[in-house]
Amino acid sequence: MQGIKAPDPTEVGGFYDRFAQFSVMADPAANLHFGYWDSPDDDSSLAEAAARLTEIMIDKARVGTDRHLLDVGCGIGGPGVRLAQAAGARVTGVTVSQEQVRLGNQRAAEAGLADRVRFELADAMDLPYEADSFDAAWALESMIHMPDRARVLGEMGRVVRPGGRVVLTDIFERAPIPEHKRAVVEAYYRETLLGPAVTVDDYPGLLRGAGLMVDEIIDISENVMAKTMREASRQKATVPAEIEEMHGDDPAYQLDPGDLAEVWELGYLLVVAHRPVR
Ligand SMILES: C[S@@+](CC[C@H](N)C(=O)[O-])C[C@H]1O[C@@H](n2cnc3c(N)ncnc32)[C@H](O)[C@@H]1O
Repeated sequence: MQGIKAPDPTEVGGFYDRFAQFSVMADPAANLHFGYWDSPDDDSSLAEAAARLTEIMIDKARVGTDRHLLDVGCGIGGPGVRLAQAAGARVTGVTVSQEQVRLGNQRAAEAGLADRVRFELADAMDLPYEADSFDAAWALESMIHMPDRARVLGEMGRVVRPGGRVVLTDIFERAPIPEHKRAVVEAYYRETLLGPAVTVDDYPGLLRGAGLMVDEIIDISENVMAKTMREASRQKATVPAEIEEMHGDDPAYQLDPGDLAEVWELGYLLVVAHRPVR
Protein backbone atom coordinates (compact mmCIF):
# COMPACT_ATOMS: atom_id res chain seq x y z
CA MET A 1 0.00 0.00 0.00
CA GLN A 2 1.29 3.45 -0.88
CA GLY A 3 1.40 6.19 1.73
CA ILE A 4 1.22 3.99 4.85
CA LYS A 5 3.58 5.13 7.57
CA ALA A 6 6.10 2.54 8.80
CA PRO A 7 5.02 1.18 12.18
CA ASP A 8 7.04 2.09 15.22
CA PRO A 9 8.11 -1.07 17.15
CA THR A 10 7.15 0.55 20.47
CA GLU A 11 3.67 1.19 19.14
CA VAL A 12 3.49 -2.41 17.88
CA GLY A 13 4.49 -3.60 21.37
CA GLY A 14 1.68 -1.53 22.88
CA PHE A 15 -0.78 -3.03 20.39
CA TYR A 16 0.14 -6.60 21.39
CA ASP A 17 0.16 -5.69 25.11
CA ARG A 18 -3.41 -4.46 24.68
CA PHE A 19 -4.58 -7.59 22.88
CA ALA A 20 -2.65 -10.13 24.97
CA GLN A 21 -5.69 -11.46 26.81
CA PHE A 22 -7.67 -11.65 23.60
CA SER A 23 -4.91 -13.80 22.04
CA VAL A 24 -4.90 -16.12 25.03
CA MET A 25 -8.65 -16.57 24.69
CA ALA A 26 -8.60 -16.98 20.90
CA ASP A 27 -6.38 -20.06 20.74
CA PRO A 28 -5.49 -22.44 23.59
CA ALA A 29 -2.34 -23.48 21.67
CA ALA A 30 -1.26 -19.81 21.61
CA ASN A 31 -0.71 -19.61 17.85
CA LEU A 32 -1.13 -15.95 17.03
CA HIS A 33 -1.16 -16.29 13.26
CA PHE A 34 -3.21 -17.26 10.22
CA GLY A 35 -4.32 -20.81 9.46
CA TYR A 36 -3.31 -23.24 6.71
CA TRP A 37 -6.03 -25.40 5.14
CA ASP A 38 -4.96 -28.33 2.97
CA SER A 39 -7.78 -27.90 0.44
CA PRO A 40 -11.06 -26.02 -0.07
CA ASP A 41 -12.87 -29.02 1.51
CA ASP A 42 -10.73 -28.94 4.63
CA ASP A 43 -13.13 -27.91 7.40
CA SER A 44 -10.57 -27.45 10.19
CA SER A 45 -11.18 -24.71 12.73
CA LEU A 46 -8.94 -21.63 12.73
CA ALA A 47 -7.01 -23.01 15.73
CA GLU A 48 -6.45 -26.36 13.99
CA ALA A 49 -5.34 -24.64 10.78
CA ALA A 50 -3.02 -22.28 12.70
CA ALA A 51 -1.45 -25.31 14.41
CA ARG A 52 -0.88 -26.80 10.95
CA LEU A 53 1.01 -23.69 9.83
CA THR A 54 3.23 -24.01 12.91
CA GLU A 55 3.96 -27.64 11.92
CA ILE A 56 4.91 -26.48 8.42
CA MET A 57 7.37 -23.98 9.93
CA ILE A 58 8.84 -26.71 12.15
CA ASP A 59 9.29 -28.94 9.12
CA LYS A 60 10.97 -26.17 7.10
CA ALA A 61 13.27 -25.00 9.92
CA ARG A 62 14.87 -28.47 10.22
CA VAL A 63 16.27 -27.96 13.70
CA GLY A 64 16.98 -31.10 15.66
CA THR A 65 17.54 -31.97 19.30
CA ASP A 66 19.41 -29.31 21.28
CA ARG A 67 19.75 -27.06 18.23
CA HIS A 68 18.93 -23.43 18.99
CA LEU A 69 16.33 -21.46 17.05
CA LEU A 70 15.68 -17.73 17.28
CA ASP A 71 11.95 -17.01 17.10
CA VAL A 72 11.67 -13.46 15.75
CA GLY A 73 8.34 -11.98 16.82
CA CYS A 74 7.40 -14.86 19.09
CA GLY A 75 3.87 -13.83 20.12
CA ILE A 76 2.63 -15.52 23.27
CA GLY A 77 4.91 -18.50 22.77
CA GLY A 78 2.75 -21.15 21.12
CA PRO A 79 4.98 -21.89 18.10
CA GLY A 80 8.26 -21.76 20.07
CA VAL A 81 6.99 -24.12 22.77
CA ARG A 82 5.59 -26.46 20.13
CA LEU A 83 8.96 -26.54 18.32
CA ALA A 84 10.76 -27.42 21.54
CA GLN A 85 8.24 -30.21 22.20
CA ALA A 86 8.24 -31.58 18.66
CA ALA A 87 11.95 -31.35 17.82
CA GLY A 88 13.69 -31.17 21.20
CA ALA A 89 15.18 -27.85 20.10
CA ARG A 90 16.12 -24.88 22.26
CA VAL A 91 14.28 -21.66 21.52
CA THR A 92 14.94 -18.02 22.26
CA GLY A 93 12.07 -15.80 21.23
CA VAL A 94 11.89 -12.03 20.94
CA THR A 95 8.92 -9.70 20.86
CA VAL A 96 8.35 -6.00 21.40
CA SER A 97 5.47 -6.68 23.80
CA GLN A 98 6.34 -7.03 27.49
CA GLU A 99 3.02 -8.74 28.14
CA GLN A 100 3.80 -11.35 25.46
CA VAL A 101 7.19 -11.99 27.09
CA ARG A 102 5.42 -12.66 30.40
CA LEU A 103 2.77 -14.93 28.86
CA GLY A 104 5.30 -16.78 26.68
CA ASN A 105 7.62 -17.52 29.62
CA GLN A 106 4.62 -18.60 31.68
CA ARG A 107 3.63 -20.99 28.89
CA ALA A 108 7.17 -22.42 28.64
CA ALA A 109 7.27 -22.95 32.42
CA GLU A 110 3.85 -24.64 32.43
CA ALA A 111 5.08 -27.00 29.69
CA GLY A 112 8.14 -27.85 31.83
CA LEU A 113 10.42 -26.25 29.23
CA ALA A 114 11.70 -23.17 31.05
CA ASP A 115 15.26 -24.46 30.77
CA ARG A 116 15.04 -24.71 26.97
CA VAL A 117 12.58 -22.02 25.88
CA ARG A 118 12.97 -18.38 26.81
CA PHE A 119 11.22 -15.24 25.59
CA GLU A 120 12.79 -11.79 25.77
CA LEU A 121 11.92 -8.19 25.02
CA ALA A 122 13.95 -7.11 21.96
CA ASP A 123 13.52 -5.37 18.64
CA ALA A 124 14.14 -7.52 15.56
CA MET A 125 15.62 -4.46 13.86
CA ASP A 126 18.48 -4.55 16.34
CA LEU A 127 18.93 -8.04 17.78
CA PRO A 128 20.96 -8.18 21.01
CA TYR A 129 22.86 -11.34 20.02
CA GLU A 130 26.35 -12.13 18.78
CA ALA A 131 26.96 -13.18 15.19
CA ASP A 132 26.52 -16.92 14.45
CA SER A 133 24.77 -17.64 17.76
CA PHE A 134 21.77 -19.62 16.44
CA ASP A 135 21.35 -22.75 14.32
CA ALA A 136 18.26 -21.27 12.64
CA ALA A 137 15.83 -18.37 12.86
CA TRP A 138 12.20 -17.99 11.90
CA ALA A 139 9.78 -15.11 11.71
CA LEU A 140 6.25 -16.48 11.73
CA GLU A 141 4.04 -13.62 10.56
CA SER A 142 6.08 -10.93 12.31
CA MET A 143 7.68 -9.50 9.14
CA ILE A 144 4.29 -7.87 8.46
CA HIS A 145 4.99 -5.26 11.18
CA MET A 146 8.63 -4.53 10.43
CA PRO A 147 9.45 -0.96 9.34
CA ASP A 148 12.39 -2.30 7.31
CA ARG A 149 12.43 -5.94 6.14
CA ALA A 150 15.95 -5.67 4.72
CA ARG A 151 17.29 -4.68 8.10
CA VAL A 152 15.50 -7.49 9.95
CA LEU A 153 16.66 -10.08 7.40
CA GLY A 154 20.19 -8.69 7.75
CA GLU A 155 19.94 -9.19 11.50
CA MET A 156 18.60 -12.74 11.09
CA GLY A 157 21.36 -13.53 8.58
CA ARG A 158 23.95 -12.16 10.99
CA VAL A 159 22.92 -14.17 14.07
CA VAL A 160 22.37 -17.49 12.24
CA ARG A 161 25.50 -19.61 11.78
CA PRO A 162 26.71 -20.55 8.28
CA GLY A 163 24.55 -23.40 7.01
CA GLY A 164 21.62 -22.41 9.24
CA ARG A 165 18.11 -21.85 7.92
CA VAL A 166 15.93 -18.74 7.92
CA VAL A 167 12.20 -19.35 7.51
CA LEU A 168 9.43 -16.79 7.46
CA THR A 169 5.90 -16.02 6.42
CA ASP A 170 4.73 -12.64 5.20
CA ILE A 171 1.70 -10.91 3.78
CA PHE A 172 2.39 -9.61 0.27
CA GLU A 173 0.61 -7.86 -2.56
CA ARG A 174 -0.14 -10.38 -5.32
CA ALA A 175 -1.50 -7.58 -7.47
CA PRO A 176 -2.19 -3.86 -7.00
CA ILE A 177 -5.18 -3.26 -4.72
CA PRO A 178 -8.04 -1.95 -6.91
CA GLU A 179 -9.60 1.39 -6.03
CA HIS A 180 -12.87 -0.07 -4.63
CA LYS A 181 -10.96 -2.29 -2.14
CA ARG A 182 -8.45 0.31 -1.00
CA ALA A 183 -10.39 1.76 1.94
CA VAL A 184 -10.76 -1.57 3.70
CA VAL A 185 -7.14 -2.58 3.06
CA GLU A 186 -5.82 0.80 4.19
CA ALA A 187 -7.82 0.55 7.41
CA TYR A 188 -6.17 -2.82 8.11
CA TYR A 189 -2.67 -1.55 7.40
CA ARG A 190 -3.25 1.49 9.62
CA GLU A 191 -5.07 -0.06 12.58
CA THR A 192 -3.13 -3.32 12.80
CA LEU A 193 0.21 -1.54 12.24
CA LEU A 194 1.37 -3.30 9.10
CA GLY A 195 4.67 -2.26 7.52
CA PRO A 196 5.39 -1.23 3.93
CA ALA A 197 3.88 -3.45 1.24
CA VAL A 198 6.06 -6.10 -0.37
CA THR A 199 5.67 -8.23 -3.51
CA VAL A 200 6.93 -11.71 -4.27
CA ASP A 201 9.49 -10.20 -6.64
CA ASP A 202 11.07 -8.23 -3.79
CA TYR A 203 12.08 -11.34 -1.85
CA PRO A 204 15.02 -12.76 -3.85
CA GLY A 205 16.80 -9.39 -3.61
CA LEU A 206 15.92 -8.94 0.06
CA LEU A 207 17.39 -12.36 0.86
CA ARG A 208 20.48 -11.84 -1.26
CA GLY A 209 21.05 -8.46 0.41
CA ALA A 210 21.04 -10.23 3.78
CA GLY A 211 23.66 -12.73 2.60
CA LEU A 212 21.08 -15.53 2.37
CA MET A 213 20.48 -18.10 -0.38
CA VAL A 214 16.90 -18.77 -1.49
CA ASP A 215 15.56 -22.30 -1.01
CA GLU A 216 11.82 -21.74 -1.52
CA ILE A 217 9.47 -18.82 -2.04
CA ILE A 218 5.95 -20.22 -2.11
CA ASP A 219 2.66 -18.41 -2.57
CA ILE A 220 0.36 -20.23 -0.10
CA SER A 221 -2.41 -17.62 -0.29
CA GLU A 222 -5.05 -20.09 -1.49
CA ASN A 223 -4.47 -22.27 1.59
CA VAL A 224 -4.42 -19.36 4.02
CA MET A 225 -6.04 -16.05 3.28
CA ALA A 226 -9.80 -16.15 2.64
CA LYS A 227 -10.48 -18.98 5.11
CA THR A 228 -8.51 -17.25 7.86
CA MET A 229 -10.52 -14.08 7.30
CA ARG A 230 -13.89 -15.86 7.32
CA GLU A 231 -13.03 -17.98 10.36
CA ALA A 232 -11.61 -15.00 12.28
CA SER A 233 -14.77 -13.06 11.51
CA ARG A 234 -16.92 -15.94 12.80
CA GLN A 235 -14.80 -16.27 15.91
CA LYS A 236 -15.06 -12.56 16.63
CA ALA A 237 -18.85 -12.74 16.47
CA THR A 238 -18.83 -15.17 19.42
CA VAL A 239 -16.26 -13.65 21.80
CA PRO A 240 -17.14 -13.60 25.50
CA ALA A 241 -18.75 -10.40 26.81
CA GLU A 242 -15.70 -9.45 28.90
CA ILE A 243 -13.46 -9.41 25.82
CA GLU A 244 -16.03 -7.34 23.92
CA GLU A 245 -16.12 -4.92 26.87
CA MET A 246 -12.33 -4.73 27.07
CA HIS A 247 -11.79 -3.97 23.36
CA GLY A 248 -15.13 -2.76 22.00
CA ASP A 249 -13.91 0.84 21.54
CA ASP A 250 -10.58 -0.08 19.98
CA PRO A 251 -10.45 0.83 16.25
CA ALA A 252 -8.36 -2.28 15.51
CA TYR A 253 -10.94 -4.49 17.21
CA GLN A 254 -13.78 -2.85 15.28
CA LEU A 255 -12.41 -4.10 11.95
CA ASP A 256 -14.19 -7.15 10.56
CA PRO A 257 -11.66 -9.63 9.11
CA GLY A 258 -14.48 -10.91 6.88
CA ASP A 259 -14.13 -7.70 4.85
CA LEU A 260 -10.74 -8.93 3.63
CA ALA A 261 -12.02 -12.33 2.47
CA GLU A 262 -12.63 -11.01 -1.05
CA VAL A 263 -9.30 -9.16 -1.30
CA TRP A 264 -7.48 -11.88 -3.23
CA GLU A 265 -4.82 -9.30 -4.11
CA LEU A 266 -3.41 -9.68 -0.59
CA GLY A 267 -1.55 -12.94 -0.34
CA TYR A 268 0.55 -15.02 2.03
CA LEU A 269 4.10 -16.08 1.39
CA LEU A 270 6.28 -18.84 2.85
CA VAL A 271 9.99 -18.20 2.44
CA VAL A 272 12.84 -20.60 3.19
CA ALA A 273 16.49 -19.57 2.87
CA HIS A 274 19.84 -20.47 4.36
CA ARG A 275 23.14 -18.86 5.14
CA PRO A 276 25.77 -20.30 2.85
CA VAL A 277 28.79 -22.11 4.25
CA ARG A 278 31.82 -20.34 2.85
C1 LIG B 1 1.08 -11.79 14.30
S1 LIG B 1 2.12 -11.91 15.70
C2 LIG B 1 2.89 -13.49 15.43
C3 LIG B 1 3.34 -14.10 16.72
C4 LIG B 1 3.95 -15.49 16.64
N1 LIG B 1 5.03 -15.56 15.67
C5 LIG B 1 2.93 -16.53 16.31
O1 LIG B 1 2.88 -16.93 15.14
O2 LIG B 1 2.17 -16.93 17.19
C6 LIG B 1 3.44 -10.76 15.33
C7 LIG B 1 4.55 -10.74 16.37
O3 LIG B 1 5.62 -9.95 15.87
C8 LIG B 1 6.17 -9.21 16.95
N2 LIG B 1 6.89 -8.04 16.43
C9 LIG B 1 6.42 -7.04 15.65
N3 LIG B 1 7.38 -6.13 15.41
C10 LIG B 1 8.51 -6.57 16.05
C11 LIG B 1 9.84 -6.08 16.17
N4 LIG B 1 10.22 -4.94 15.59
N5 LIG B 1 10.71 -6.81 16.89
C12 LIG B 1 10.35 -7.98 17.49
N6 LIG B 1 9.10 -8.48 17.41
C13 LIG B 1 8.19 -7.79 16.70
C14 LIG B 1 4.95 -8.83 17.77
O4 LIG B 1 5.33 -8.40 19.04
C15 LIG B 1 4.20 -10.17 17.74
O5 LIG B 1 4.72 -10.99 18.73
